[in-house]
Amino acid sequence: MQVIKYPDKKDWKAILSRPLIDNDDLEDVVNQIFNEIKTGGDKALKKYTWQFDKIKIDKLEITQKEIDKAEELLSSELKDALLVAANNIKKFHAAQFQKTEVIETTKGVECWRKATPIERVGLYVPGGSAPLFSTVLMLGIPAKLAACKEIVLCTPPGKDGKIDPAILYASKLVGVDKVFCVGGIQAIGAMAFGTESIPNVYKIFGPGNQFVTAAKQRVSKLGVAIDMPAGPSEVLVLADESANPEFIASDLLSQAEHGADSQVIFVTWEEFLVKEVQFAVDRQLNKLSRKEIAEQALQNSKIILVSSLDEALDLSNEYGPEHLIISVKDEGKCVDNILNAGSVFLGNYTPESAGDYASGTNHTLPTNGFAKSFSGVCLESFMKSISFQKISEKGLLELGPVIEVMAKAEQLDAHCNAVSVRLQKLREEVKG
Ligand SMILES: NC(=O)c1ccc[n+]([C@@H]2O[C@H](COP(=O)([O-])OP(=O)(O)OC[C@H]3O[C@@H](n4cnc5c(N)ncnc54)[C@H](O)[C@@H]3O)[C@@H](O)[C@H]2O)c1
Ligand SMILES: N[C@H](CO)Cc1c[nH]c[nH+]1
Ligand SMILES: [Zn+2]
Repeated sequence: MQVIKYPDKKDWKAILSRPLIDNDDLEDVVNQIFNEIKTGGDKALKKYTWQFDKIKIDKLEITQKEIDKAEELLSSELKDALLVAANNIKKFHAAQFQKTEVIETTKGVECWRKATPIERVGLYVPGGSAPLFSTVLMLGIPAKLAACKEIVLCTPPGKDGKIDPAILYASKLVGVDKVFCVGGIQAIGAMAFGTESIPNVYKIFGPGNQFVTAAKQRVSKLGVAIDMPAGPSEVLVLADESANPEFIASDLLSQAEHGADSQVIFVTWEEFLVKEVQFAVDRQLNKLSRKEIAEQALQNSKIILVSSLDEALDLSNEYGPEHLIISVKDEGKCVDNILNAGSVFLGNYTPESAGDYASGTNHTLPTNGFAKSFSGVCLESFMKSISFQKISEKGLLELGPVIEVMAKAEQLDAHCNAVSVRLQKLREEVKG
């Protein structure tokens, strides 16, 4: 990890840049694959699965029998763990339901909002370098709680050409309707445009690598909604002398092992911690089975020494990390001053992995600085709100003149008239 000491504020942007591949080229690739899917449907999906995953796919949809069989292939220890995690995720997301409240804005003018589920949703579950079955829980549980009518799921084949049984078991557990074996750009295109096998959906959810994220960003410009850009994982750890260097290193490596394009950042104002964390990272790195991937991610990563907690917080807000770990004495000050972060982990005993799997919060989070403008996935992501209003006769007598003035000023006579004809009738009735 590159060490940067006391950087000038004007250099922060460059220091904090993400490791992105050439986006112009990627957009061309995405467009080409989408065009082929629109004309070739399933055939194009199979072609690209061969090209990118090196797997020949006969049929895209997984049968109920295959899904049922997956349960037998899992240990009871893993199934029990999934149940505990699912229960916590359900508890946290179920508490996010908002009550419909009628607001009387002017006497006789009542307004309210009603949340309704998005009818057809598509879930993307990453499977390129590791089958992230935990993502099935993170997306499927809120989709089901929101009462989405049709939930489809796409995930790429593993090296053996099959979907990992834990993904299939988790899909059944949460109540996914259809599972398809296809990943990457082609999976996003399939859910956006529909093919012979895969139905098109109104909104696509889920994390993925740079290819998946670029494809999601493209469909969002073509009329299909997305949750957010949730690309390569990242974490920023902010720590002082109260932190444990071994813990800091373990959290940095937990996100570095996701992919070569992950980025991890350690920020402190305690000079002695820099060396201690460096040593701990090197020591722990050697024990990882995904050492090479983590090593590559560490090339994109930084240790930044700043002059104070205030400066550390400013820098973190400028970066807008997907995950922010706070291990400092003055935790309260940090909580009050965090402006941009996907999910925050407080204290020495809150590893980031807890949010990845089982604390109950959602692990599908904005990356690449999008935490400045997007929230992570939550119950509301699977719903939209319709606003209602009901105005009584008295209410229109009260508010009507205001509307008339505004409509006239915008030179929209018909708007004004829609109020005036009613007011005229009401006034005649009052007179008569
Ligand atoms: N932000 C979040 O909330 C979050 C959560 C979990 C995981 N993640 C990230 O998700 C990612 C998962 O990545 P992954 O690769 O393991 O799985 P993935 O399922 O996202 O991507 C695999 C697919 O990428 C496609 N692909 C691979 N190389 C390609 C190429 N050269 N051109 C076009 N397409 C290509 C293939 O079709 C393959 O099936 C990681 O970067 C991880 O950090 C993010
Ligand atoms: N850390 C990932 C989000 O960036 C989520 C995840 C799933 N499994 C393990 N981790
Ligand atoms: Zn993770």
